[in-house]
Amino acid sequence: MEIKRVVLRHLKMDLLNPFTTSVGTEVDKDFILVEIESKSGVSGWAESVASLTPLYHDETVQTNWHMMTDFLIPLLLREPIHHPDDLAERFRSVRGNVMAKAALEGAIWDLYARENGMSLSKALGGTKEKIEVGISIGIQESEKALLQKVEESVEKGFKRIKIKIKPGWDYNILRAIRKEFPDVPMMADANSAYTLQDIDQLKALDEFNLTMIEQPLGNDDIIDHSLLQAKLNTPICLDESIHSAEDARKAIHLGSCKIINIKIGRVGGLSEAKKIHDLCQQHDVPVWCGGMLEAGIGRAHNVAITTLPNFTLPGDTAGSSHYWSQDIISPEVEVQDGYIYVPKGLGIGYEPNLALINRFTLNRSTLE
Ligand SMILES: O=C(O)CCC(=O)c1ccccc1C(=O)O
Ligand SMILES: [Mg+2]
Repeated sequence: MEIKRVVLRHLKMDLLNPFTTSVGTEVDKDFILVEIESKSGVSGWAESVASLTPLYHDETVQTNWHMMTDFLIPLLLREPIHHPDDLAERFRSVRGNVMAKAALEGAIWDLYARENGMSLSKALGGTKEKIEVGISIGIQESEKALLQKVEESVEKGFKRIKIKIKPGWDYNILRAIRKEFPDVPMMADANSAYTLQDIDQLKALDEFNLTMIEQPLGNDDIIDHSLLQAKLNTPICLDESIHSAEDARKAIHLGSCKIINIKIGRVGGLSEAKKIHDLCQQHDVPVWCGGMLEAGIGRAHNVAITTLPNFTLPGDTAGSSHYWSQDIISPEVEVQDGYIYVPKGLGIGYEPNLALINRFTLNRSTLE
């Protein structure tokens, strides 16, 4: 692939509902949309999952814009690209900045699939025709409001519910949910809100038969998680701590988790996501696809990676209408009875809606 130009767009979209976790509340979403056009006139698309503030992860929209413009895009434009897997080597001189790298690499993957006449799922080696979908339910104003959300989610057919927790919004609310919904597959996500001092509170959650507890301890920790996992019956799933296949290898070796949440942006792209998937498969560690409140293009990438066979647990990949009044792709991502049917068209299989993209664009830059 010979790259003609890269277009960066900074978009802002209003979320239908505010989303609250142990680290803060989001009411809208700023993100960078990447379009990479080849000399043959085909465009590949991807979103960066870096947000305006470094609450979940240290990169932001502004740091991504800078790293892409000043370092990563010049490396992309330097010479033709044979395969998306080659980008890790191309970007090696830039440390970290996984979300910036993932967004560029994702657009190259979409372009690669389109130029080779196949879907992104197929290009990645995906095997599933439909994927199972769960829902992530943020911290609510009251237990009553939470139970209402859970009920709606169960009625809509989501394959599991994920409940955001933090100290003081944990045991009681999970107990209330279990009382009304004794059998619904349920997990909890703490976004690093606890420490090893809280071991008794975390151990108490074992009684709720959670499919997993996600990232209870430090956002960069794998040592304390291994100590905690030895004490809990509930499987630990790591999210924030895993940025690469090497991180996953070490976490599995230490027994820090029994499940891994793969987010394409957090691990530096689809090629690295595939590596983590393969490594986990060899070690009988199930994986699932996390979410970052993506708009349609990022969501389509999540759908594609989830078609790999070791994504055996439902992902945080609810449909477009759960987040947006109008999404930037057509058709929108739709969930039917807890499943998304994987599109068979070229690349991500959903077409970017340029009129809407333009409406949500605050700033735009073309590099060639
Ligand atoms: O996209 C979704 O619906 C999942 C939302 C979610 O849980 C989340 C959203 C933003 C940042 C971190 C997380 C997380 O998984 O921890
Ligand atoms: Mg998480």
